[in-house]
Amino acid sequence: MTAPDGRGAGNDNNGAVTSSRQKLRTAVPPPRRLGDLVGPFPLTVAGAGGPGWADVTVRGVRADNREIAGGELFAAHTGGHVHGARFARAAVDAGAAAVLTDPAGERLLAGDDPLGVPVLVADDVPALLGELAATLYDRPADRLGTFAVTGTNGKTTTVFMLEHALRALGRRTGLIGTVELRVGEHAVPATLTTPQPADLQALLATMVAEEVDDLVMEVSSHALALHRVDPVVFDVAGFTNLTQDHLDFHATLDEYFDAKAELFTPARSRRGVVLVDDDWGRRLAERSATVHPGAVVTLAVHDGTFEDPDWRVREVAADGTGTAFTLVHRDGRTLRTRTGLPGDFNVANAALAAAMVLESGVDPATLGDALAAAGGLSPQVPGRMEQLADAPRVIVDFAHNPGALDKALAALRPTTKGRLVLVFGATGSRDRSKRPEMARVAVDGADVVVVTDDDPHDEPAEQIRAEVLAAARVHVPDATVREIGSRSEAIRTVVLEAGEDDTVLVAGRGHETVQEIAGVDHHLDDREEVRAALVQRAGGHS
Ligand SMILES: CC(=O)N[C@H]1[C@@H](OP(=O)(O)OP(=O)(O)OC[C@H]2O[C@@H](n3ccc(=O)[nH]c3=O)[C@H](O)[C@@H]2O)O[C@H](CO)[C@@H](O)[C@@H]1O[C@H](C)C(=O)N[C@@H](C)C(=O)N[C@H](CCC(=O)O)C(=O)O
Ligand SMILES: Nc1ncnc2c1ncn2[C@@H]1O[C@H](COP(=O)(O)OP(=O)(O)OP(=O)(O)O)[C@@H](O)[C@H]1O
Repeated sequence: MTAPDGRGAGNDNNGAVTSSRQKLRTAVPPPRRLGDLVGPFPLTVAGAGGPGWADVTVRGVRADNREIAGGELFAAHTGGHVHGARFARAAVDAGAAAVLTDPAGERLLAGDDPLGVPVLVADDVPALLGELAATLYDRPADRLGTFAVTGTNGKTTTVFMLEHALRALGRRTGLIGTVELRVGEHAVPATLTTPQPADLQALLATMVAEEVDDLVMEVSSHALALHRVDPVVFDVAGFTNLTQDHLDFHATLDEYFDAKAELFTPARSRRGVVLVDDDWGRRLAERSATVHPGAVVTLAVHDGTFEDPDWRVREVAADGTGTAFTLVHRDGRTLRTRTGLPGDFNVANAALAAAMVLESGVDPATLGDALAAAGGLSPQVPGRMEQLADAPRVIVDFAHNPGALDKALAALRPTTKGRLVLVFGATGSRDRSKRPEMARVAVDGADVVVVTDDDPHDEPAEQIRAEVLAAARVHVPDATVREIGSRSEAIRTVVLEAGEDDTVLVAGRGHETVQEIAGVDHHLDDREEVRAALVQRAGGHS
């Protein structure tokens, strides 16, 4: 698993191998006079502004010159690596009709030849960008049903389940998350879990233009802390769980929690559903009772985790590779449904998705009938417990931290008749403290462990593997642990050797298609490797 900061789940594509800048068609918003923006927004015009600057019109806004299609306002603000003003000339050459920047950007531009378009200045561009973009794209979120999910694990799965349920109800959906951006049937790879403000509003405008009914999206804690979803007020927000992660961005777990809790305030959501099976969920429920009284309901999957929850899960029963369950509300409403995805954590994800749809006003009988006809809450979530064969059963999963790996192995053990075989590695140049813990989880949870490469980044791959192997062998000296450095070779070897009753879990990268080794991106998709190995196993040649 990898991302530039090692935490964010965004794809690492930098265009070196496959372009992640595939685009969805962008709706062209109505023109807006620059003069009409000054006043409602704290903007001034740089220099004299040029004759008639106030009558110059812009259509939408983008903060990346590579997204300019023509006629937009280019928002040039400072970043972690570079000031966007460096790209103002390129943006104007691509057709930007005006530029918005801050005083630092104004100074940078003063040193160059005039851009030939009006330049507006604001003290803090990121602070107003969301509201400004919503205005320029005609407030698209107001014309969509809007569902948002936050939490450490389960966001992607829950959002895909939400989409599956809404489509089963005949709704046309738009999806935004780590894996992809999808409008109706068109999908492109995502680079961020939650897009930047201008990109988000442009995408929502495209959804409105494509007659989408409902938006479902992941909202990361980074996004909430960085005001990426301003000024959207979501119809229903959902909270999965919170475990240690992203402490390189949020200084403490409390800060991480506070960022996520933002989603459950009147400024961000009309209603909320909080899973209360962990301490942070219970803390969020308690906080919401005062911050957003009557708007946030609780959902308990397990008994005894919360006193008198609004929704609870009952009558849980194995159902094929997944689970059937009944959602019961204190007011008597019930919904009997299932998920085909394995693991108790997917019961939590499915119950949360179903409760969010019910809290949006859908009648349980209507949802129950729709889901019964759609196989339950059983989307194929790219790279999340994605099953590619059933004898041997071969699964590709995104689990890339000890908690998720433990849950993925535990989910597969009960339905594994033969050996449970795990292929995994650890990400390089990132959080090394996870390695020994993942090694221990691996040898405890699997019968055979093959240690291979994940994304070494700038760290020597054999060194990463050596650390994982050492921890595994210390923890269980006689465990069956092998080392195969090449991930392709490791996957091929294991698939060819597996018995019909075995389960093979290839964990850590899920949907990702780029492996970075010493700064060079290589195309590597675990699912493609598994399929090629299965062809070879069946006697074909791959
Ligand atoms: C910390 C963070 O959020 N960084 C994001 C930020 O990068 P940055 O501030 O360094 O921007 P920069 O590269 O200095 O560029 C400055 C400005 O110049 C513009 N620019 C830049 C280059 C260019 O050619 N043209 C151009 O116009 C940029 O659009 C930007 O406005 O703006 C970039 C452009 O939009 C993002 O790609 C980048 O996300 C990086 C890839 C990232 O890894 N973000 C992670 C931390 C993240 O946001 N993760 C969360 C959480 C995931 C999870 O929960 O697991 C997520 O929502 O994805
Ligand atoms: N509710 C959950 N609780 C704990 N672990 C989960 C849960 N749902 C999924 N997982 C595990 O965590 C991994 C990541 O799940 P998923 O991608 O759905 O959520 P996420 O990590 O929040 O989303 P993102 O991919 O945007 O980071 C899965 O591959 C699975 O192993």
